[in-house]
Amino acid sequence: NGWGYADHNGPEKWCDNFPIANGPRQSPIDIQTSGASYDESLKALKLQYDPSTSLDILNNGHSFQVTFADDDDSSTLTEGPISGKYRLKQFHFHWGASDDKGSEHTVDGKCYPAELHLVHWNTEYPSFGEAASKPDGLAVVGVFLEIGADNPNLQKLLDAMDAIKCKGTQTSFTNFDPTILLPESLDYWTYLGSLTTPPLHESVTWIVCKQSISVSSDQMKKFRSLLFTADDEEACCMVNNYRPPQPLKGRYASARPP
Ligand SMILES: NS(=O)(=O)c1ncc[nH]1
Ligand SMILES: [Zn+2]
Repeated sequence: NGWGYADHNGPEKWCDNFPIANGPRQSPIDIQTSGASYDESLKALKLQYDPSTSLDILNNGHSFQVTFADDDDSSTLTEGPISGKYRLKQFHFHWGASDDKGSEHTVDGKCYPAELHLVHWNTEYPSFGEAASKPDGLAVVGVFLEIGADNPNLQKLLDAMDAIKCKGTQTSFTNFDPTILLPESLDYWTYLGSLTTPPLHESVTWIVCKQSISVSSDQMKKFRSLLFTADDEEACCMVNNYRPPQPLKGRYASARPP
């Protein structure tokens, strides 16, 4: 059976089918702010998204994701720690069964209740699939969600969830601008890592925003109403769909000087 987040198929078992799980540049990591170094060569992030590229929202049995048309350079990530141009492919979230856990990256050991990932691929390569296995193939922007006031910018996503409760369901999700999900400051930490889900390719330049966005406890309950399971299976709530921090193996995050 496929990989998941349960005891029988979760992160501690992924190395059985994906030995790279014990590789030298696995993600996520605990970002140790004292160990982070300033890198003068780092530029400010440049995110240019066109809402007309958003296509649909789907429950893939691991998370829910909004997918984008990536057949031209309408929605791109440039500058920041990367060279060249990366196209937005999809964004998705990871979250916990309770507000005290759920993020993948941690900051000096602090977990957040959820983490947003905006996945981009290097246009140096012909497609996401080709790029996904190259060392400079992907760039993922991570944003922490912190419990606070209701976040109105999440509302469209929350309202769509009733239509994608079960694994394998999807619905149209057009004219959505992911920029509204970003924090006001795009200051970031960056390091070289991997996909945090199988196949765990070591192809990701991680760009983790220092500032979080808010989500209310009630809004988090809506995330937890999704199911890992299809409508013909015994229902299992989609919660704790996060991989814990992996060994640094000599890596450290870097940041733009203040
Ligand atoms: N969670 S992640 O952003 O590393 C990812 N994106 C696609 C597959 N896994
Ligand atoms: Zn992710």
